[in-house]
Amino acid sequence: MSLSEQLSPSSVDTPSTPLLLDGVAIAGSIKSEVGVEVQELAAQGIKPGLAVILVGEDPASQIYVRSKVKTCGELGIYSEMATPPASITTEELLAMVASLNARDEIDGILIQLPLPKHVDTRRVLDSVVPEKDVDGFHPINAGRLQSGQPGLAPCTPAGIMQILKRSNLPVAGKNAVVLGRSDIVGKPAAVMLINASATVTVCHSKTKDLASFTRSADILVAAIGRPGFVTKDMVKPGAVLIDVGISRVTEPAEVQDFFGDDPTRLEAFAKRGSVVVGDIHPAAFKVSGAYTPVPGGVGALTIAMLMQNTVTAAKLRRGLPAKKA
Ligand SMILES: Nc1nc2c(c(=O)[nH]1)N[C@@H](CN(C=O)c1ccc(C(=O)N[C@@H](CCC(=O)O)C(=O)O)cc1)CN2
Repeated sequence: MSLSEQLSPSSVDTPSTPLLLDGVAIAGSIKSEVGVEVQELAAQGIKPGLAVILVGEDPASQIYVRSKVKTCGELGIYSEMATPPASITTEELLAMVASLNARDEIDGILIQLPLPKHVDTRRVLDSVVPEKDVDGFHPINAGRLQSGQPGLAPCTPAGIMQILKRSNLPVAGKNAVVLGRSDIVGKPAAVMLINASATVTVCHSKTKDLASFTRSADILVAAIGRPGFVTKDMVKPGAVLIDVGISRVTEPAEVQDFFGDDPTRLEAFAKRGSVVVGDIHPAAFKVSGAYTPVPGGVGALTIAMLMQNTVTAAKLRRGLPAKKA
């Protein structure tokens, strides 16, 4: 066993103080590094550009998109936002994407999800040219990720890998279990963990005896969108817990169950009438070796990685070498 493995919280068998993996701080470092890349490009007369399409008026999506546009401004990336109504058709959206595909000053195109039910999401996402697909959702980029070729990788799973890497948590040889098989998080996270030499199991709604898998995980990634689904008894003591879930809880009894021993969160609930929670119950964090909190964990990385992808897209489109992940 190497020294880093011996020191790693994921390899200890007896619980010690869990390490809080601070997504906000890690995202801050990544954004600073992206800012430096933007300045270097500016010296060559290049300004990366991101176009965001936000369909309809979903309040959470509006917050995320505003935050993306604001972060672009902070880092010196050009951004623009289109806000078509929820009644927009698939054909009209395809036309919008086609015009952005054709514009040279746009390096990245992002269609905020979810789209309204009547829209053919897959068709719209696939219409973004792979070179500008800063969400990494296009099948060409999914294939590049799988075959280990340079491309654009989905932001949230890329953020997970940055958290592990920058926290010096070893992945190679570890048992990683991913809960959830979405195209946005679960599947790409599993591929990235395989590429980093973990032994990976993907569990989903049809998995039998799911807890037997989660209990074997040195690294557990929960991305199923079910508040507090992963309980303490489902976790191997000392495991690294990565919580991708973001749910808003409003039921006082549920909040009490989550945060009965956390006066700060209870006060926040009393003030706002809701709290944001993840897929992993806070009691499970206490037996972990390290964990990402919600909020302030993986979510914080999503936008930082989008900024990184926009700069990477700007470089790759111009034949410039891009930073390695
Ligand atoms: N086109 C895309 N659509 C969506 C993506 C995506 O990556 N591409 N991901 C999510 C939403 N999202 C970004 O778009 C996103 C989600 C969460 C956060 C974040 O910072 N979360 C905070 C908590 C926020 C809260 O209090 O509600 C955290 O976890 O600390 C940023 C971006 C779906 N759509």
